[in-house]
Amino acid sequence: MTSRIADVLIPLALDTAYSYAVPDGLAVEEGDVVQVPLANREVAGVVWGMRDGQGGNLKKVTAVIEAPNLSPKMRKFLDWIAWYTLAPKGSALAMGLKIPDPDRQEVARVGVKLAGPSPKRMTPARQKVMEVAQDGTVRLKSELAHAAGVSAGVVNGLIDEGVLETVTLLAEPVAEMPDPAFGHTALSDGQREAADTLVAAMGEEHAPVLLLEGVTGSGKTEVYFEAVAEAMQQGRQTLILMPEIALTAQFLDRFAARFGVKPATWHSGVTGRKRERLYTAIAANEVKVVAGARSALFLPYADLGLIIVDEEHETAYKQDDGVHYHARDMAVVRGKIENAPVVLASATPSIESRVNVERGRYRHVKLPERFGGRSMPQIRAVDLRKEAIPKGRWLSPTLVAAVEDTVARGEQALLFLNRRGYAPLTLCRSCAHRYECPNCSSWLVEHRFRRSLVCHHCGHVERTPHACVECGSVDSLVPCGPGVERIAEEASELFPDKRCIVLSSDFPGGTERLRAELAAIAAGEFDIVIGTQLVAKGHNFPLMTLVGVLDADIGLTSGDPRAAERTFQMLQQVTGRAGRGEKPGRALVQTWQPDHPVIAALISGDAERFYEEETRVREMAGLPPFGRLASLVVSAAEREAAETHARAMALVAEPPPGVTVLGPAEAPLALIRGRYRFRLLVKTEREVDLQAYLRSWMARCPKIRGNTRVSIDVDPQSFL
Ligand SMILES: Nc1ncnc2c1ncn2[C@@H]1O[C@H](COP(=O)(O)OP(=O)(O)OP(=O)(O)O)[C@@H](O)[C@H]1O
Ligand SMILES: [Zn+2]
Repeated sequence: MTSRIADVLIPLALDTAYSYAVPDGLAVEEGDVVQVPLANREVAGVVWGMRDGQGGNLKKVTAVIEAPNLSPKMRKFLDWIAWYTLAPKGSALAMGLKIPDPDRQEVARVGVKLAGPSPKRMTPARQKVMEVAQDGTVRLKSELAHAAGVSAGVVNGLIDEGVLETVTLLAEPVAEMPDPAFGHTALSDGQREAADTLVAAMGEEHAPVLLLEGVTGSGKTEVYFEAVAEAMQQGRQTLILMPEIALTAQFLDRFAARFGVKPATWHSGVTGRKRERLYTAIAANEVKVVAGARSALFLPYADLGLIIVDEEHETAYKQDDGVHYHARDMAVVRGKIENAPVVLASATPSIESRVNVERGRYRHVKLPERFGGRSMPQIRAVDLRKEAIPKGRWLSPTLVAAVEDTVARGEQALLFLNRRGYAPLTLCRSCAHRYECPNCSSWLVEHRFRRSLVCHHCGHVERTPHACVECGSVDSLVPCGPGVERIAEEASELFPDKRCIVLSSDFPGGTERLRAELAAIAAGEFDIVIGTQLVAKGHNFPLMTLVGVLDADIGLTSGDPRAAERTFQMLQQVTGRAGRGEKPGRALVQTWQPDHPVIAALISGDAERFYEEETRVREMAGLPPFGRLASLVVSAAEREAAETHARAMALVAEPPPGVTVLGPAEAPLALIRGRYRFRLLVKTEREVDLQAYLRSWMARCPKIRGNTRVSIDVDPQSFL
């Protein structure tokens, strides 16, 4: 007898859907979330396909779970990601599925209002509550107490007496409806033209990808807001991807100024019931705009009409564990599947996106000038070969003089060094012992505020010892090299009466405080800001007129094929923080190699020249986007196991023409979290079906044993 069969994909690291019979009378459709037996438990999964067949021996679907159905487009997207990244399909699904927790109770919000009778006994505190409550409105208990300036106990007493009555309030809306006509920004001519191009693209039959390239401070946000307004008018949803959504308070305020309310935000800090409700509301098309981190790409939008990828060049878009995907590239895929235009915005686009423009795949929209006629900062190199810096100091006399000048005028200076902590290496003056992480092949970084030595790879922390752990000498430890904390120390010695702040991602107090401090900087509450890349991008500090880059050469020597591009982008972004307000800005870049192409291009302000040269270098070397790369990391708790397996894999690599397999070689970070690592790198010509090759190779590889792991990374961004 034939019956209905559901092929159910389970959000675990499984590559195939499992078949279950559908009991008579149970209505099941493709995309439904269902409960099914798996081994000895019940799990949730998604119906990936329905068919008729012999279901006699199959286990049965237990129930349909009340959760948003995953649309065919969404399922296609997840299939595509699994195919492209070689991740198990179930792992891709796990990124796109939230199953409501039936045990989670909606926390009822209780409001209070005046019930009628006056209190039997009047006190000054009660008097204040009565005065506020007099207007008859319903307020949260806490709001009423706060407004009256009394404790919650006073309000409770009045409720007990029947003077106030309680009212159960509806749950807070997940997100309020933005209004496309709320506020109007008068755009400059250049902005208007760019905005019109974006808006026009929204009506096309085949939604295009557009690269919105505008110099720092050109007002890209205001431009793409016009496309967002158009999507709203069409009743369709917009996704705005941002690299550091938790820190974008300024962005949310600008959105609110334009559309009346803040957009819904989605990131790891949105948790629990709120996360579930948002997920459901997005599936029901009740939320029109989501601003989110890369995970927001996997939400079940009912009608996605536009995707913006802000700061599209950012490395934060690459996820480097679990499913290795690049959110910018996957956004383009999702846009194609949904037929939604994708806008990639950046002052310093990736070479990949620029080449896609050259190949005619993406459209180019440019904003060559800063908004409001403001000029780009003047950038000058400080040649460290010629200018001596006193021992134990890191600021050149030129930079010190410039800071002095700037702060004397009441303007702000930013000192940029992309290194957290106090010193990247600590050694013992007596025995030369270097403090290294016990779990990783890396030095421990001294964090002086925390009085600790910290591993930046695994998070290992130990207290900075008083006596050397190796030889026992007391007070013999020497910090080598600077981190931002050390620069802050120098700045406060040089400018004792100026207000300094040091900011990095490990700032004590977490995101909330960091946000508050960024706002304080924008409001001019500090004179000198010392920071890592965290302060380098996206922010608008109107009073900042000087940016000092302490060590421009830092990233240039890594073995990463994108080292030059990354450094150029970073330096453009950070120097772009200067002069965004009324007053013009300048930047001083300390370097040992002022003639290096990256530094020279930065100083000359000729970004085009840099892009041309770097693109040519990539093309000659057959590197992305002119060739394709995949990296494989074999790791194990024993070094030998990792190496043996990596070698065995290389033996059966059998690369066809157009494919080269390099390695295995010990990874630059040979040990992370107690696991030894070996790397293989696959390099192919652009036309090669990289995924097909990788799959056939994996099928030939020996079975993985013990705790050995192989992790595949298509389009790797990290080579450590
Ligand atoms: N049409 C406009 N009217 C008023 N102010 C504007 C307008 N366009 C941009 N601005 C202001 O100009 C500043 C720079 O804009 P914005 O932050 O969008 O630049 P950006 O292109 O994103 O720069 P970056 O890439 O450096 O982050 C902001 O303070 C913004 O509010
Ligand atoms: Zn470590």
